[in-house]
Amino acid sequence: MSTAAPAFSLLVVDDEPDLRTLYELTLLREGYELDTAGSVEDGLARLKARRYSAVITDMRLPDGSGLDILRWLEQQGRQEKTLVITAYGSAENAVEALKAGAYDYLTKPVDLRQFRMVVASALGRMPASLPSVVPSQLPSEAATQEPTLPTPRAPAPLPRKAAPSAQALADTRAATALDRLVGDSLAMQQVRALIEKVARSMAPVLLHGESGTGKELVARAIHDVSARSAQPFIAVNCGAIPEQLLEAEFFGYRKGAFTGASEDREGFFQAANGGTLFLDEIGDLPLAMQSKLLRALQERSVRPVGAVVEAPVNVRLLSATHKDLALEVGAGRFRQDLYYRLNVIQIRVPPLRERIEDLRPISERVLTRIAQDAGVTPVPVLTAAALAQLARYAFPGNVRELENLLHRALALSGGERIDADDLGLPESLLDDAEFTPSELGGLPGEANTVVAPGGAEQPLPSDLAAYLDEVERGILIRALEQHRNNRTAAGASMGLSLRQMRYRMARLHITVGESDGSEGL
Ligand SMILES: Nc1ncnc2c1ncn2[C@@H]1O[C@H](COP(=O)(O)OP(=O)(O)OP(=O)(O)O)[C@@H](O)[C@H]1O
Repeated sequence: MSTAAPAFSLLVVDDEPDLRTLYELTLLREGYELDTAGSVEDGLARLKARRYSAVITDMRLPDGSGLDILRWLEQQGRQEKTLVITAYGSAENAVEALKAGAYDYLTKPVDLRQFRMVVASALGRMPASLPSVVPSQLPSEAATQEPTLPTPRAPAPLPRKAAPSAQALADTRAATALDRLVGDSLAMQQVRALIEKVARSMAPVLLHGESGTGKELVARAIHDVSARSAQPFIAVNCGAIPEQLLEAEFFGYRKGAFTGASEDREGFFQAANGGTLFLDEIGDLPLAMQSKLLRALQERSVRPVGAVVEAPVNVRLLSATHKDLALEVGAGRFRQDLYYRLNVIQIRVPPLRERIEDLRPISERVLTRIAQDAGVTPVPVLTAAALAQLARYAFPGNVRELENLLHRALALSGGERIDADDLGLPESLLDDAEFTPSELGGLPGEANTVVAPGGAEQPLPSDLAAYLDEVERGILIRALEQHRNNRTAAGASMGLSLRQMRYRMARLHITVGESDGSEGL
């Protein structure tokens, strides 16, 4: 049987010949095609001559740094995944490398088991699960072994067995994840761009934002866009787990480890192996657990409660908090070293009130979803007046609160449209600010339309006159609100005389409480 041609080509840059040989032997055995270089200059010359699947570079090189190679690749828009090897204990270097776009880093002395794992992971050929006990080989031992002729073999089977269809599936997942994140405000565009960027690496990401802004959705999008999308995404709310159970929940336990442990159980880390672990409300972790988490991240292995040996894990960590973690560090409630590790890249998910133009598209999407879930057809439309009222509310609970509010409004309205009254928002909670339809995510020229979930796909109105009346009613109410119920001023702002204004208000049964003093003119 012939050996499959190597599917992946690698460039290894290191100035120490012994280490180069060690990496070379290890990688050739995995079936990769390989080139080596001993300096930045040498490495760049090779990169200029051809493309590779991945580049593995030492951080410290005689004529510069591994970062020079990373930056060159970034400038050239090259697609090679990069792995950086840093000196032991130099967390700053590792963080710097991840920020510069490295996929992952390894610390010297390099553990060869971890080395193979990280390279495989960078190339998207992570095995679905890892053996729990892997014979470890120290670099020093291996380097002194008789160099035997490497026997190239085919790379381990890829997790995606039926390549085309699995790839198609991965593409669909990616589209779905980002698609669920509705909103085209500048802030959301930036969040989306960051998702695409960070999904390519293993860098830890800290999501920061108020409750209900969509941090978990962003985390899922990062996972779904990443090469790990076919592996598990495990979301954990750190604040919801009793302190005495944290260790067992995170790292698992062995049968008999404590009363009630009647069988072995996996923890979150093992469950997320090969995939992504999302730790929500990380700021709620007690200090003792923070230390254990830090150790697991540094060692890339975990020890279940009651177990003797540690088991390696390959997990991408994403975390989220609504707290100001820097302040928590200052107050001594959060470990600085852990904060430093988690916060390599920060994504701020802004509150809904700061991206008011997203209100309309998000409301449409949410309304469509909850109406479909409830079997309500057709999906009720949100009137312009209702949307204008939503825009005046601060939404302390953000998108989650909007969802709840629309749920309730859907139940209360019972009809084909949801109007301002159905929202149940008391005037005392509303802001004075007014927004134009385009500020609320409408297109210029849509000023007089009723906001309809589904946009252009919405069925035509069955009663055009009633539909247009509704539009007109919403506009007149808004104009009156803007001008403190002064009918003359409200009418004038839209090119209507007081007489025309009164006529329209009477026809549409709009009453306002105050006289503007110009009646009868
Ligand atoms: N941009 C968005 N488009 C559509 N739905 C969204 C958006 N952002 C959030 N949601 C929805 O709002 C709800 C709350 O989002 P999510 O749970 O991600 O928020 P969170 O910031 O993680 O909240 P918490 O901090 O309370 O855990 C979810 O149902 C989510 O699907």
